[in-house]
Amino acid sequence: MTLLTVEGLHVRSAEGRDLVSDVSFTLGAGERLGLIGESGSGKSMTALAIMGLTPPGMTVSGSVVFDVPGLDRIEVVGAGERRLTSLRGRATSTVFQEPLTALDPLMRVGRQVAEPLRRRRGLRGRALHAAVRAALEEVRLADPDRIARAYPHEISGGQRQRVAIAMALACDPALLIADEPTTALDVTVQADVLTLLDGLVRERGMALLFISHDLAVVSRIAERVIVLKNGVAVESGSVGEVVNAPSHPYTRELVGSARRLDGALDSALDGALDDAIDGRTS
Ligand SMILES: Nc1ncnc2c1ncn2[C@@H]1O[C@H](COP(=O)(O)OP(=O)(O)OP(=O)(O)O)[C@@H](O)[C@H]1O
Repeated sequence: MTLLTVEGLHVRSAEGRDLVSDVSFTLGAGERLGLIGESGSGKSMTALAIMGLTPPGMTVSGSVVFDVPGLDRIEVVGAGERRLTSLRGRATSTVFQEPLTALDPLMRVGRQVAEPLRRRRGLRGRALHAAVRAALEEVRLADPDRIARAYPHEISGGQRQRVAIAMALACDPALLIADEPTTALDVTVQADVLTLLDGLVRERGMALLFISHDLAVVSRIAERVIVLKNGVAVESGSVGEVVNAPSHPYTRELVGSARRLDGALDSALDGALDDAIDGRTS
């Protein structure tokens, strides 16, 4: 069943520059798609357009349709803010590169995790308290009570990203968009957070749109990839196909640099590219 259909998506800046050109793909329930490309290739802009969050002044055309069971079908392009608000949280939610952007520095972590649970699930009192604890436990945070009482600056970067993931999952989204969720973390923490995300997406049967400049990371978590260059999808296919037989010179470059980088990655990530090459990553 198709959850998201993106057709001929185009994003143009206020100055008339094409930032995303004619990008099309579909994402089914439980599918994991990677969007890969170098900095400035249009990955984040594609994700923002899918959520109806492109900066003011930009022109978006084409079609982005969410068809989530239990929710009204919604065309994001041209939709009003009220329709878009109903989309966010339940149909889709996002984890960004820098968890501090999702967290209020002046509010204790527990209250922040409680907010979407209160708003969307209507939980109060003890039920809300238990749900916050369960949400923090689900992202494998040891000592959830201490984390709940802490302010964001009192916990580590990896813990903050786990909290941001807990908040993104609070409304049980059908599609999780993860925009470079591990890039700001050091390598061992990166591997842990990636393993966590991978597990949660599988357990919940969520679809995942995973954005990264790093092919080794994408091949660990995604089944299919789209390669973006200057806002254009230059290649797409299964991870195995794209890594084994890249047809576009730009993809060949990405594969080459991923191989070089692979040696520098933590051992937990080391095998990812090899797995993809061997076809072990479906
Ligand atoms: N607010 C904005 N106004 C005008 N142009 C923008 C704006 N934000 C981003 N851009 C431009 O849009 C293009 C695509 O940017 P985007 O952030 O989607 O790239 P990206 O692939 O996600 O890169 P990164 O990995 O660095 O985030 C870039 O050329 C960028 O300069």
